[in-house]
Amino acid sequence: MLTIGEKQFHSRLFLGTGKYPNMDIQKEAVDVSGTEVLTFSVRRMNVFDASQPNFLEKIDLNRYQLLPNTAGAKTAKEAVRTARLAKASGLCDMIKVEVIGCDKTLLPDPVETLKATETLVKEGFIVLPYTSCDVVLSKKLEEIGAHAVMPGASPIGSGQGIINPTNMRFIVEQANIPVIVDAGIGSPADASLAMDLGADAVLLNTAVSQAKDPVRMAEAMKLGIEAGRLGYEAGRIPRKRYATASSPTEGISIG
Ligand SMILES: CC(=O)[C@@H](O)[C@H](O)COP(=O)(O)O
Repeated sequence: MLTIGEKQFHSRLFLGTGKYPNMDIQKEAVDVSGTEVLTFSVRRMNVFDASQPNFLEKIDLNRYQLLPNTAGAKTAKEAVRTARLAKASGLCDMIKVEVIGCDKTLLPDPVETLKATETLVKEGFIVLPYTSCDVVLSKKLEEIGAHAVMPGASPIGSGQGIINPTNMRFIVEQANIPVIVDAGIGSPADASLAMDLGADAVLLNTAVSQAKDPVRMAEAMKLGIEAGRLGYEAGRIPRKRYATASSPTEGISIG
């Protein structure tokens, strides 16, 4: 069971809702994924005007924990304003802080992410910041009260998988709050590796929504995450420099 703040989840897959070929495929992929947490950009929701198009209209939002994100924010001030808007419109009390510091790489701005997280924690939000894959930054976010950290595997939408597994492992080893690997996951194997490294969950979007068959990929991601978690809990064998025979020969009399 995954616990974030006072909320508990069975599924360790957090799913993004953008870039699906159409809303029917989006709904089916969400269903099949088994996710309990959906993220979406607050800026893409017409939060105060029900007559406007709603890109989540096929999904029964009451069935999910909503995790609006502050995508589009480039400063702490903008992220805080977006989070307050989400809360005021009744979307939720949980927020994914996303403050982009570089237009080309879409990597997060660590200073502004820290500032936004600090403010929103003080205002009573459950705050999940998207961060670079950096152990010191993750610890600082934890110290100021973040409820989970979301280090990026690689740039958003790149599908490169975890480009720095060593740093990711350091973050996991030192965290006392959940670590949710976010962004850049390309395949079920990448998601499985995240869990194998000890992550508590994975947030992904593009790998499913842009797959040739998003619905089957949603299922594959679910299974990859479950397998990775099961393997992590089962305890992998240590890596050894040399071979050890799978059929030991000691005590066997046949020459
Ligand atoms: C939807 C969302 O929150 C993205 O910003 C997130 O970082 C996912 O990234 P991928 O699309 O690379 O999975």
